[in-house]
Amino acid sequence: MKIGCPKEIKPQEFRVGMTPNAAMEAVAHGHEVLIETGAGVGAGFPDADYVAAGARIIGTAAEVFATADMIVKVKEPQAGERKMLREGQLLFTYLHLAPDPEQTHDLLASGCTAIAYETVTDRSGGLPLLAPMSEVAGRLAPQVGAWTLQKANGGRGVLMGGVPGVGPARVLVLGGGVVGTHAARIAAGMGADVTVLDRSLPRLRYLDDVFGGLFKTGYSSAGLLAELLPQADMVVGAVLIPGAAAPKLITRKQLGVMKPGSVLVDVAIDQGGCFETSRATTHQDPIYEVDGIMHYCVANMPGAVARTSTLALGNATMPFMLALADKGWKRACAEDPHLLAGLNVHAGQLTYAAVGEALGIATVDPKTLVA
Ligand SMILES: NC(=O)C1=CN([C@@H]2O[C@H](COP(=O)(O)OP(=O)(O)OC[C@H]3O[C@@H](n4cnc5c(N)ncnc54)[C@H](O)[C@@H]3O)[C@@H](O)[C@H]2O)C=CC1
Ligand SMILES: CC(=O)C(=O)O
Ligand SMILES: [Mg+2]
Repeated sequence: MKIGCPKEIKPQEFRVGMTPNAAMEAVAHGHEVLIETGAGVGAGFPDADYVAAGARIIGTAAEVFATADMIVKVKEPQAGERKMLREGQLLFTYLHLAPDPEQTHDLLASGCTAIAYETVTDRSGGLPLLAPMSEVAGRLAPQVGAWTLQKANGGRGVLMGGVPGVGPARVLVLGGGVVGTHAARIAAGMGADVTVLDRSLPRLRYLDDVFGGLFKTGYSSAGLLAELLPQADMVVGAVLIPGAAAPKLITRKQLGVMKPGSVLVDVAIDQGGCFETSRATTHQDPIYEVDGIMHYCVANMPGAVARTSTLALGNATMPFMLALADKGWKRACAEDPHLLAGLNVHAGQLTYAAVGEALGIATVDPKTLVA
């Protein structure tokens, strides 16, 4: 198979879909790997590393899209990239379709087959291709939140760990999955007073068993949130209902009970965000203020630490990328229900129920496509 990896074009996105090691594995499996010139530079991988791995360097994204049977990326295809997708072509990347009707319609119109990293599952009910980036974004969230809390950036002027004689910042984490757990660990490590809310009791039990002394846990409800919100200096939005639009947990009206200069970090923004006042921002212009409350809503946070993120993502995607290349999407998905869970679009049909519900589009059961 011809596997193509274009350079990412989303603003300030420095990750790349294939590492030189991934390219080397694919070549060893008998595939041809086409990398757009400079695709890996932002993550510290010059073209020469890919050439040494046996890949071919291609001058433009247009040539990569025109030649490859499978496109491997990081971020959802941007409008110009979507125009280059074609019938029968396989796209393997993050998509986040539920909050993005335009992208969904373009993918359906292209006739391509699109497998979304964020909905591929594993045996334990986890999301193995989202997890590495959730680890990164979770660990970044207190770091960017702490920066936003600084007075010059619009924040309350509160130091995460406080100092002897002055108490620490209070951090509330909504959702105790991968993002939430990593955010809580780092915030607690910075010395903040941290509480994690989740709706899953097994998850809360796990967090209490493993991190009992480090942070507190609470069962997520509107009542408990209303109680904790006025005390919080920082709230991290880390909830997820896989594939679906994020539930709005904090309304604009509720900003009024928060302390002026408090910070909302909405990591769930890629699924539409879990605060009513969230709108996606970029690394170039990451924060804004609504009713005195600072918001950080960057939809591709891991791009800020492109090298760490590219390596972490590559570790997770490689076996799936190889299965797709070796077997073709149909057999690979027929043999692996977890990979089939990643199928969102095929030949003009939407195949992911939660996306269909969010966007009001009829879906087909992906199992019927591989039977
Ligand atoms: N902005 C960015 O750059 C990035 C964003 N993300 C996003 O972060 C979000 C979280 O991802 P993960 O932690 O990997 O998901 P996860 O599935 O590991 O965790 C989500 C948690 O939310 C909980 N939850 C669901 N509804 C809730 C509610 N109403 N109240 C409290 N908890 C609730 C679930 O029980 C689960 O424990 C996703 O939308 C993901 O796409 C992930 C990586 C990068
Ligand atoms: C998960 C995601 O959207 C990202 O890493 O950018
Ligand atoms: Mg996105």
